[in-house]
Amino acid sequence: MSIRVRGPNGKLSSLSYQNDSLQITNGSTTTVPLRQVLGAKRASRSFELSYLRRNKTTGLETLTGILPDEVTDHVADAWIETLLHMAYEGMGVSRQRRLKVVINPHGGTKKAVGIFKKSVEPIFLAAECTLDIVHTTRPGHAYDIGKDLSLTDYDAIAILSGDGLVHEILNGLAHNLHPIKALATPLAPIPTGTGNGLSLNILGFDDGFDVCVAALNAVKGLPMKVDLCSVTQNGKRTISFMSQAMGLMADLDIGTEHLRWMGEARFSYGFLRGLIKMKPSPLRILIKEYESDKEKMFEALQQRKKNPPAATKPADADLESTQLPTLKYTLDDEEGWTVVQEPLLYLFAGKGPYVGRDYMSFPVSLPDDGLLDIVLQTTNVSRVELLRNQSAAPKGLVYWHPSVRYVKAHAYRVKPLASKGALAVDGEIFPFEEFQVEAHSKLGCFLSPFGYYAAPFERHTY
Ligand SMILES: Nc1ncnc2c1ncn2[C@@H]1O[C@H](COP(=O)(O)OP(=O)(O)OP(=O)(O)O)[C@@H](O)[C@H]1O
Repeated sequence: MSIRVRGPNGKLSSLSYQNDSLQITNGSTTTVPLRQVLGAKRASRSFELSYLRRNKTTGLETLTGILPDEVTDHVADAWIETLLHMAYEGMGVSRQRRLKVVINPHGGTKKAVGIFKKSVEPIFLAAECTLDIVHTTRPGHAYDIGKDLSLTDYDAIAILSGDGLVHEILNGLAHNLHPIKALATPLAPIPTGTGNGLSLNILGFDDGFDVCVAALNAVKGLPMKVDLCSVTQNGKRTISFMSQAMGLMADLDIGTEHLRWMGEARFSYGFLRGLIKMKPSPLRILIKEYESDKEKMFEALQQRKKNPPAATKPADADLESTQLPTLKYTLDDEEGWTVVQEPLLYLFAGKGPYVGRDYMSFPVSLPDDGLLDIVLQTTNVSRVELLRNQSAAPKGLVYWHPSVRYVKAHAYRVKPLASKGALAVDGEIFPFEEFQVEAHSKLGCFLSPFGYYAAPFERHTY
């Protein structure tokens, strides 16, 4: 079905929808996937359509005009309603999401406030979202926002920051009165930090740093249940959504804080600097292993991409619980755990393929297999090989290198055997002391355009 609209220049545009796209014809034809349609409305004889433009640049596009006499109010309203139904409910998304918007003015290059005003807010408003906007004023503010969040008031939380603020909000939600229900609130990262690994995992390499695509995901993404991990150390429990690093990998984050101005390059610099030392990390590591066959893990990834499961809701009883899931493993439990014997350059564990654009660390990570992925870089590798592997790191191909042991695990435990060293959890500094990590199946939720992590990964032979 089509309608016509007379633009401000007097020219008529014809608008029609077919299957999963909208066609706009005025001389040439523009095809807009329905997923990119944000809103359409009529006020008296004025008409307005808004959608996300995705050609050379990405951004909000608005088409305004007057309805010609042949298009009655009734016809226009019916056309608009069908279009919006196809562009929202037809895609499993409800209209006018109620978004809690958390902006870190201090993250990355400190441009989040301007980016929100210029690029993100107009997209939210075009989609008629209800916005509750908070600017974080101090470290820990986002934790408090998560802790005190009223769970019935929002459909999702849009986070303009880097991974650090996501970590804070998740830990706040974990201390909400109803933690399981709170952590089931879908999060939508909008990348304005230095480390934006989560955004890359959700939107993919090409779109991972595009704030407009991220804003569209906040409006149109579908809830994707994800596993979260508990890191326990000295009786304190922290939620980790992305990574735990020790050895050379921890030096990347921790030793380079003063180099924030370098942006993502700071991590490559940290890697090279660590490489010069190339010292094994003195660690005792125990793993509650599930799988370590690289071929099998690769195959499981292919299967999962073919069949993304529908999002499930936690059981009602869990939603009302005032506790996080009980930890399954205690520190003295050693039965069925594998002890890592080889000396290691680093241990890197977590969820989600990318930690940054330069490094797809966990290429076979699945959002919801209830397992965390562990990379153990053995010392059975030369500096030259490690450097060469760096160039394969953005595509995750290091996975296939024989010096890399890769394990999927329910849990793992690390005891440092030296007093000096570094531990980073989701990029934040932690004490270099014994800790244990276990994965909790589907405890968290991110909005996603795909229903799986957007990270293409292939076989490779070394
Ligand atoms: N107003 C503020 N002033 C100072 N720090 C803040 C403010 N708001 C939030 N923070 C802190 O900024 C830290 C970094 O946040 P974020 O992840 O957004 O940025 P980032 O540049 O990617 O940092 P990182 O690389 O450490 O992840 C968070 O740990 C948070 O506690």
